[in-house]
Amino acid sequence: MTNETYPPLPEKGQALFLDFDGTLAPLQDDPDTVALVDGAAPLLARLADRLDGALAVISGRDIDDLARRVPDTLWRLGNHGLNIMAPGAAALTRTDMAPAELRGGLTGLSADYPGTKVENKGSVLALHYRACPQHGEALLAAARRIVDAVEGYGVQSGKMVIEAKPSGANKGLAIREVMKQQPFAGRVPVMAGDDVTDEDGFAAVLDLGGFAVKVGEGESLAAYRLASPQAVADWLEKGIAE
Ligand SMILES: O=P(O)(O)OC[C@H]1O[C@H](O[C@H]2O[C@H](CO)[C@@H](O)[C@H](O)[C@H]2O)[C@H](O)[C@@H](O)[C@@H]1O
Repeated sequence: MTNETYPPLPEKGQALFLDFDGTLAPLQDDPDTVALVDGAAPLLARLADRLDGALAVISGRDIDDLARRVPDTLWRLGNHGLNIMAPGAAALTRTDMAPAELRGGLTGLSADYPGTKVENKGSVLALHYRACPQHGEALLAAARRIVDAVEGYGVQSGKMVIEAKPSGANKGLAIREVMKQQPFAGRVPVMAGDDVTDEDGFAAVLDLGGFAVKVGEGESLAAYRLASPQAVADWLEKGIAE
């Protein structure tokens, strides 16, 4: 990693959008065991204070799942931005469900490929294949056939995961939405993320005059890079120290 790609430090006047898995928390084989890097919870809370509250964790995770893993003093945007939880808000009573044909189709597909697992996030479904990466291509092709037959749904590829999500579940749309409200409005948006779903968010922050930080390897719209969740935490810490 060269110095040229090290991002400018977070500072007052910005609005920070931070992805969770792979950005604030190291990836794990089991999504249930994932946690913020050590020390990140108080760090995020202090940084949010410094930004007058304009800090959101934005994730593909179910909103209640995300809310269990990050401080409740932060904005939390779950299900790829479909659900928005303001600071202090408690768990949602959610009744949303993906269409039955989608649930049945992906559950059936998972049964054909031992090692895969369907994560049910209400309207969004994730088919995990971290335990059998050799089947990724076949699973993607089969999942596309199932998802493309359901109106209003599309496939979102990610790290060892294939998700079926409604068209409104898009990190870019969510960022545009919250940037219209306080405490975000009028600030320079900055986003850090590691996966394909974050590219929608990157496109939005760039369009709104901000900048994006890609975590790890891979093609990206982002002009800046950090190597790992620990490097992200160090960058945020430096921003507070400034
Ligand atoms: O937007 P994110 O916060 O990055 O969430 C994206 C997905 O993260 C989770 O899956 C990913 O992380 C798991 C835990 O490290 C890993 O096992 C899996 O292979 C990754 O795809 C989460 O389970 C999904 O619901 C999120 O959409």
